[in-house]
Order: sequence, then structure tokens, then C-alpha cells
Amino acid sequence: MRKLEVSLPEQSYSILIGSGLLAKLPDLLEMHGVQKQDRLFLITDDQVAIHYLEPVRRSLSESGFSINFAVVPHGEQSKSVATYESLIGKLIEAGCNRKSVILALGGGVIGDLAGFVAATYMRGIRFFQLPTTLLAHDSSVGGKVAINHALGKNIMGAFYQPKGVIYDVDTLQTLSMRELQSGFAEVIKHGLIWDRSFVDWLFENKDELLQRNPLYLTEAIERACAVKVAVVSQDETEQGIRAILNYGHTIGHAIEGTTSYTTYTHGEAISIGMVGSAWMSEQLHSSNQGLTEMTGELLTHFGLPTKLHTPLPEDELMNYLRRDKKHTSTGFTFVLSPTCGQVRITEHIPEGLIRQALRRIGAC
Ligand SMILES: NC(=O)c1ccc[n+]([C@@H]2O[C@H](COP(=O)([O-])OP(=O)(O)OC[C@H]3O[C@@H](n4cnc5c(N)ncnc54)[C@H](O)[C@@H]3O)[C@@H](O)[C@H]2O)c1
Ligand SMILES: O=C(O)C(=O)C[C@@H](O)[C@H](O)[C@H](O)COP(=O)(O)O
Ligand SMILES: [Zn+2]
Repeated sequence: MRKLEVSLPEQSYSILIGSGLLAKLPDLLEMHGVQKQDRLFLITDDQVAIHYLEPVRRSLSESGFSINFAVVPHGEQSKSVATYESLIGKLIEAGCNRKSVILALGGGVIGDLAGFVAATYMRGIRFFQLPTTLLAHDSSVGGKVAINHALGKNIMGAFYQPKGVIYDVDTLQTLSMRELQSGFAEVIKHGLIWDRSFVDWLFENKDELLQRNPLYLTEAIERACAVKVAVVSQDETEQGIRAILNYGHTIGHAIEGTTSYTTYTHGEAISIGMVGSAWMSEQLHSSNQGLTEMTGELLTHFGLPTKLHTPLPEDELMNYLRRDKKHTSTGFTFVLSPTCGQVRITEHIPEGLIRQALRRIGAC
């Protein structure tokens, strides 16, 4: 088992990554201070439930925990006010109190949604992230929890840290190939923003990674989480440097929002967004020629898109970009890369350059 520590001013917690961890959940929860009399409330989605709900529920019950659960439909549509409100109702009905503990069993959708429930139920109760997708190496760490509004992604949310992240890598064996590939977008992001040697390692080991060799997947998750931990521990609430974790997301979120979350997974949208950001980086930093080609090559190796499948209107994407959380009254802010493996938060990006980048990734 690998272990990383997230050290923050208010609280610290560990990320445990390994095989067979869900089977050890009762012991791991007790090691984290959860007591048998503390009611557990597990939140998952209908696809994750098929594989993991019953074994997890049974092992916790047989170990003497009281556990209730809720299963929401899979997909981004569940990061909604309606699902959030219905979950709060279920917690009340189950008799959850301030000592209760939420278990978020699933990918980033469940982590963000269940985390937001935990952050707000009775003004905040404990929760654990139990990630089951590759992409959730990112979403389970760092405490960004949120639901969406029709006009903006993650627009209602909080910075609210889990008590622990328990990442059973065996769960990645049941993930569809599309969702596995989607997770590599954020893995690649962590290399591109921070660690050039990790980018090289991803190029070298792409076959083992796509064949789901557990040793290589564990290594990739640990290295990507290490980047996230390094950034979040410097700037928990995104006053500055944390915004680098948004590389590719300015355009990526616009693609997701403009298509109402129906066409691209989060990872696929971010993949296209990183190509747009790489191209803008090359225009502004002559030192970084070739970044777009290299980024595109790496993403393509991992089965990720580098362009829109069907053109989206440039003006609609621009409208969405104006609502990006990094956007200020002084203009557009992008995360750009002066050299591979490093990025800078760059303000005052001219609209003309953004429009050119959008056309470059297939906007019309
Ligand atoms: N909070 C953050 O810092 C952060 C970071 C990155 C992404 N996110 C958010 O995460 C979300 C995307 O997360 P995701 O890509 O994990 O999507 P997801 O949670 O929708 O999971 C993808 C699909 O895989 C299925 N699935 C999950 N685990 C499975 C398993 N082990 N076996 C079989 N099927 C499984 C799910 O049912 C779902 O259909 C987006 O909403 C994004 O905004 C948040
Ligand atoms: O942890 C962060 O900070 C990130 O930006 C990670 C992103 O991968 C993630 O998609 C996050 O939810 C985006 O946050 P937002 O503040 O742009 O909604
Ligand atoms: Zn993301």
C-alpha cells in the first residue's frame, strides 16, 4: 500500500492507494477514528453499485457498523440541486447526526456531490473519499466539492476536505475503457503542469497503463496525486497557485457546459482544452515550440480527443468562458505553459488569441 500525506493548516489526512483496500474498510475507518456507533451513510451511483455496494455494505454491517445508503443515477446530471436536496432528505430520514460519516463510493461525480452534502449537512459532517475511477485520483484529493447550475459547472460548492482517501486500485479493472482513458487526461495534466519526467514516463509506459497493469496504475496515481498534494498544500482555497490545477479547464469546462455534459466526459473535454492551452502557450512563449504537437501525441496515445468531434459555435464557447471562475473584471485568465512541465497563471489574454485557439480545436 502507498501512502501520501496532505498537510493543511486546519487538518491533515492521508491518501491510501493499494489493492484490496475496500475489503479492509471497517478496520481502516476505525483507524481513522470512526466508531461503531457513528452512523455511516454511503453515497454511490447505479453503475458503481452493481460492482461494489453489496460487498462494502455487507462487510461494514458484519463488522458492527450501522450503514444506510443512497444510489443516484450515474453521470454529471447527478451533480444537481435536485439530487443534492433528495440526498439531504435521505440523511435526515436515516437519523444522521453530527457524528455521522458519509462515504463517497465512486468517481468524481460522487466525490463532488457527496462531499458537498457532507460539507453542508448540519453545517458539515465527516466524510471519506473512496474513489473508483482513475480520474478520481484528482477529484478525491484537495477538498473541492460542488454541484452544477445550468449556467455554470461547480458553481455551488465549498472547499471541504475529506477525513481520508481510501483508493482501492482493484476497482479500476471494472471501469470501461472510455472512462479509463478519460482519467488519463488529468494524469497527463499533472505531468504537464509540474513534472516533465512524469510526462516522459507516461510516454514510455502507455501500453502497460492502458492494459491496466496494477503496478503501473498505482505508480501513475501516486505520482499524479503527489503533484496535486504539493499544490493544494501550498494553497488550499485557490488564492493563487492552486489555479494551475485548472490547466485545460477554461476551455474544457466551456465544452462540457455548451454540450450540456452529454457529449464529452470531463477528461475528454479537458484533453481538448489542454491542446487549446498548449497552442496559446506556443503563441505567447517562443521558448515552447512543439508543445501542441507533443501534447496531442501523448493524449492520442491514451485514446483521448485533441479536437471537437463536431464544431461548436465559437460565440457560445466565448460566453461560457466569460463565466469561468478565473475570469475577472480585467479580463481572461488562462493557465499557460512557458516550458513543458511548468505552467504560469497568465492574465489579460487577448480575446482574439482565445478565438483563434477555439477555431484551432474545431469551433466554428
Ligand atoms: N473536485 C475536484 O477537484 C475534481 C477534479 C477532477 C474532476 N472533478 C469532477 O469529477 C467528475 C468526473 O469524474 P469521473 O470521470 O470519475 O466521472 P464519474 O464519476 O461520472 O464516473 C464515470 C463513469 O464510470 C462509472 N464508474 C465509476 N467507477 C466505476 C468502476 N470502478 N467500475 C465501473 N464503472 C465505474 C460511473 O458510474 C460513471 O458512469 C466531473 O464532475 C468533474 O468536474 C472534480
Ligand atoms: O483541484 C483543483 O483545484 C482543480 O482545479 C482540479 C480540476 O481537475 C477539477 O476539475 C476542479 O473541479 C475544477 O475546479 P473549478 O474550480 O474550476 O470548478
Ligand atoms: Zn478536472
